[in-house]
Amino acid sequence: MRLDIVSIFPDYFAPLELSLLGKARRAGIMDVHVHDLRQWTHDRHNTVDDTPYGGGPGMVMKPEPWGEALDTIAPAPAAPRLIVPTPSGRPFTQATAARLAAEPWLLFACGRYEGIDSRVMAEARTRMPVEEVSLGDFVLAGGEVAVLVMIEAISRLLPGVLGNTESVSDDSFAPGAMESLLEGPVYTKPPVWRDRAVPDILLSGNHGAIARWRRDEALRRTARHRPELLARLDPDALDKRDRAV
Ligand SMILES: CC(C)N1CCN(Cc2ccc(Cn3ccc4ccc(-c5n[nH]c(N)c5C#N)cc43)cc2)CC1
Repeated sequence: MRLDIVSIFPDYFAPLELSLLGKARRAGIMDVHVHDLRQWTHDRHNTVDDTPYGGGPGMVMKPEPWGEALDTIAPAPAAPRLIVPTPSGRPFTQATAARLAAEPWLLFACGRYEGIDSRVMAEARTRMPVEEVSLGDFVLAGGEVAVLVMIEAISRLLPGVLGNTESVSDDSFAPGAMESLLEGPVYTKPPVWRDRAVPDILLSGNHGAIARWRRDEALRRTARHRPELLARLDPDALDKRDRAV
């Protein structure tokens, strides 16, 4: 998978050299290119923003640098999928991550200020798929952190990125009958820590009972933290899961 990222703060993406993402890059699983938007400005101040038409607070990112950046990075007929984080975007979910993990080329546009002139996305749509996405109902100062989150959520789904000791199969929200349940509590050694023992069931070796206990704990946690997710559950799948263990 090729990833291109355009930002006025390219140093935000230094963390992509670390840990699993760094390994994925070195293994050739991901080919990541970070670009400074200001390289497509031509004035002495490298201006990327201006006042909003129609008035209002803040500044808006000018279209010209973005247009030149997209033309340089993805000259027609090349057509990456352009991903634009924005507070007004469609929700970015685990399903979004899974869908984007199947794409060969993603181009992330990191806005700042009050956002990018809307004509940039309109013009890009004439020659590539464009998705405006939001991480949630809170407000960031720009798109960089959102892109880091999205790249981590996407890349961990790529074959070879997660080590053998990690898996995506039991993720919350991963496709499957129990996809809407949150994970229950997890434990590791020691069996007793500060007088707190690991639940006996987990030490029993009874895999059927352990699976049922984990399902019940997941239901309990979901009911407590995200009750709205319980409405999505397929009651039959719950029963099937019971019968399967
Ligand atoms: C008209 C006028 C009164 N409005 C006033 C409030 N403005 C809302 C507004 C506020 C801040 C920003 C800062 N910003 C710039 C680029 C950018 C990308 C992503 C995000 C972002 N925030 N939260 C998420 N979940 C995001 C995602 N994904 C935020 C970004 C952008 C936009 C919109 C304009």
